[in-house]
Amino acid sequence: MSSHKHKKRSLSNESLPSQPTKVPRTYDEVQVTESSQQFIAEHYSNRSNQTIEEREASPIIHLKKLNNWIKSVLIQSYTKKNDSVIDIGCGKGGDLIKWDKARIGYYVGIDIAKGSIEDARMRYNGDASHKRRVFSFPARLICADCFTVHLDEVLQDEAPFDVCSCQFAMHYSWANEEKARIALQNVAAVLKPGGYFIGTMPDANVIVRKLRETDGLEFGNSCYNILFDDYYYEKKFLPSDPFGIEYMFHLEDAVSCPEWLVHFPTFQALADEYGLELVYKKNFHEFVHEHIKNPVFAELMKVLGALGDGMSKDTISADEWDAAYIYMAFVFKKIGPSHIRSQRNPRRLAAPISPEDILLVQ
Ligand SMILES: C[S@@+](CC[C@H](N)C(=O)[O-])C[C@H]1O[C@@H](n2cnc3c(N)ncnc32)[C@H](O)[C@@H]1O
Repeated sequence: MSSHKHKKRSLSNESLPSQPTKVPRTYDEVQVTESSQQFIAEHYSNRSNQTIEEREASPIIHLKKLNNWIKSVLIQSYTKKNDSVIDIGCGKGGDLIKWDKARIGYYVGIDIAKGSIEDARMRYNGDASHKRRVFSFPARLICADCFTVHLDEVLQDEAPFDVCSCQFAMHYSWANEEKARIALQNVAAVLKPGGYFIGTMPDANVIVRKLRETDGLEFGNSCYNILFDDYYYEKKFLPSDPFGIEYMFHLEDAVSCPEWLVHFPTFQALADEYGLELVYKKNFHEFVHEHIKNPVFAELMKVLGALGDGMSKDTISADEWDAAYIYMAFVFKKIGPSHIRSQRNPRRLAAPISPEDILLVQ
């Protein structure tokens, strides 16, 4: 067993792999600095776009399709026609088509990674690498750290929104209490009363359970790998100290960067403080079992092909399904008088976004 370190440690941006390669074997192989957040921004910014052929050849293609199905189900379940939507940690705009199918009225996408925001801009406008699609809703893109900047000040002309979505990104705010608070305060501040906050993130319960089942501080399979620092050699996590619990996460062909455990009871308690009431929370496995019973979502699953088309053997692998188990979906509702209406942005028309239209908040 490794020696006990006395301080929680944070990973460096220098010695971490810039491409999704194998995670360092031990924490001693990475230098300790406070720049994890910057590393995350650069990591996502530098991720290149895949061609359709490359995407289909991905070892986690069915997991990606399953994730898309889960996000689609959440979006379709909690969005109404003409809703205005804010997408926190929107990445490359991978959910734009899902929002279009939900026939939303307005979209604001925000991400810390400049490169991803530029990709989202191109995807919205339609370019050679993305099939030309004319989105029916007007959109705005912003490059900002959503866990440091107060978004209600940036979005005075657009808030409140009907729906706030944060897909696979909220856990990056759990690096410390201040960021976690700003993240949830932001969500509450930009949502109208009655509006929904929908999201997906790693399921800390499952991760801790798997850590305790393993001999060392590292576990995973052919799709993913999780590595905790020696500091956690006792595998004890105190609810009284729920922030900054960092681990290295590697998802084959997708991500290799530090992440933080989100202690859900604390997440719920903080959300509650900011007027966000828990509506729903489920691990991805349960989510699939529950929603696949709905014929509309079952049909969508067939179309997306995450579990195959029912005819061929082309289906999710055991390792991909096990990787899905480390995630969860959640829904909160903003409480308060529901007569406050979201802005409909009546003067805005769907139009291409130019590089100058992107707001850079520093
Ligand atoms: C796993 S990706 C998910 C992207 C997209 N939501 C999706 O579902 O495909 C996580 C995203 O969170 C973004 N992110 C991380 N920290 C952030 C922060 N402080 N502010 C805004 N975005 C952040 C990353 O740049 C990245 O695009």
